Amino acid sequence: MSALSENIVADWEALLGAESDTSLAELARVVNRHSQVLADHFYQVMMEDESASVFLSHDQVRHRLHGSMKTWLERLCTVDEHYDMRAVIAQQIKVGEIHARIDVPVHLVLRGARTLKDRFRELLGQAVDVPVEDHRHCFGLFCNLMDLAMEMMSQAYAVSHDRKARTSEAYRLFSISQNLSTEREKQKAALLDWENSLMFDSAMGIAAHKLPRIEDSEFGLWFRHKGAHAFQGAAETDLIMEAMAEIDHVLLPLFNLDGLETLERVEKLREIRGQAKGIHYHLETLFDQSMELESGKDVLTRLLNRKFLPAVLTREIQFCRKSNRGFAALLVDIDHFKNVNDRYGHESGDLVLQQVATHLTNSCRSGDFLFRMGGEEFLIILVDIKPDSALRVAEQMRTQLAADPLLLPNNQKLNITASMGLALYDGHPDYQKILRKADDALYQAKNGGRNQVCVAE
Ligand SMILES: Nc1nc2c(ncn2[C@@H]2O[C@H](COP(=O)(O)OP(=O)(O)OP(=O)(O)O)[C@@H](O)[C@H]2O)c(=O)[nH]1
Repeated sequence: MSALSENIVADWEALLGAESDTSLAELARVVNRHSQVLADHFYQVMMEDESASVFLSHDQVRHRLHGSMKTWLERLCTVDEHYDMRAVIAQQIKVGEIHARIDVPVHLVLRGARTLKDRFRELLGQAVDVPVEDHRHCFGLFCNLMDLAMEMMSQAYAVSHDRKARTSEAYRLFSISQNLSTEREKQKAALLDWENSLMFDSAMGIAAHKLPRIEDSEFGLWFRHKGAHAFQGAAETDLIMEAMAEIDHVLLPLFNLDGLETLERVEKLREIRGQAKGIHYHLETLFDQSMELESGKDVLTRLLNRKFLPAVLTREIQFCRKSNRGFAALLVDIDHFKNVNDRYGHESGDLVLQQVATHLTNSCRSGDFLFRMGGEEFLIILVDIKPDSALRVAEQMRTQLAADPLLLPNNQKLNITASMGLALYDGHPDYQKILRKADDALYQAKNGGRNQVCVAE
């Protein structure tokens, strides 16, 4: 838990610690008696708000929200001997993360909380089993607990949202930098250019303050404004930033010193060269890593890896909301793949994975998305597709895969089959939902004897 969360935990503890058993029991009594009424009221008010109803109108959300809102309130406000504060806090974090995932705006959540507080006050006014002189205190306690829960949710929301935004941003950078290897060569050349200019200017006896700064060079500008962002989080990024700062702010100013002997000058240049070498090295590592991982491509099959799955699914869901069309998630898992490795070796296993990837790619339209989820499992997002077509496509893929032999080294041929789980987008705003459904369907297909497509209910 972060430092901020720990602060909230301390506040939470302090708040509850200062309350008498009587006050806590009064609050629990009123909330538990009216939890259904409160949940109904919340739902009714929110459905009247057009911006909120988008997130709530799906049948499953509607169905579950009633129940979960009721238990959420009861759990938050029933502080008795079974009360587990850390579990309650963990629940608020989870809710915040879900809100971030489905893009519920924070103001809607706060509006919901206000709605609940208003209704609670009315209900408390009618409670005959809470003395009138305790009403004010009881309402204050309810509000404080709600506020703490909101604070926790907002914090989790912010962290998650930020992470999601960074991934989307990385995706954007990925899509605009068409060719990472061109960028790599360009930046290596730019770095070399700066180094050459520095050596030349220094040899010409140019004044120190006119020597080219690496941070202002073509490379420095690129790295500070784009590279550092694209390679965010990697240790090498910080090392490059530090090395550039060392060159510009520590080493280059030394050339200003009067009476710097030629030998000392050469020594300083050598140090700069050492730092530049380090930058070259770290840059290569960053590009190496990013060409495989950060680019979102799986090393072996060249399909997308999981990295951009949230970005792709969120966009597809938004797209469907606007266009009223559907998409489908098809999970494909090669049957008994372990046997291939065991019988023909890992290299042959790799070849099989590559050929299956090609097979699947050839069976898709260019608008579809293909991911390798790990191991021998693939995910295909069939965009803009109707349910019967999705099933037909899946069946075609399955039969084709089973019919076409794959090539192993030494011209050996191998027939494989795959099990598939198909889930159709049902309007649920959380992308995890469709993935879980596809996963359940795949499980059914495996259990049903493999080499078959199962459609999620
Ligand atoms: N060659 C190769 N094998 C891999 C790779 N990734 C995962 N595997 C292997 O894939 C196998 C997956 O085995 P299981 O999960 O038991 O599944 P399975 O044998 O396909 O059986 P079912 O899915 O139940 O039909 C394991 O033996 C992994 O070692 C890879 O990149 N290359």
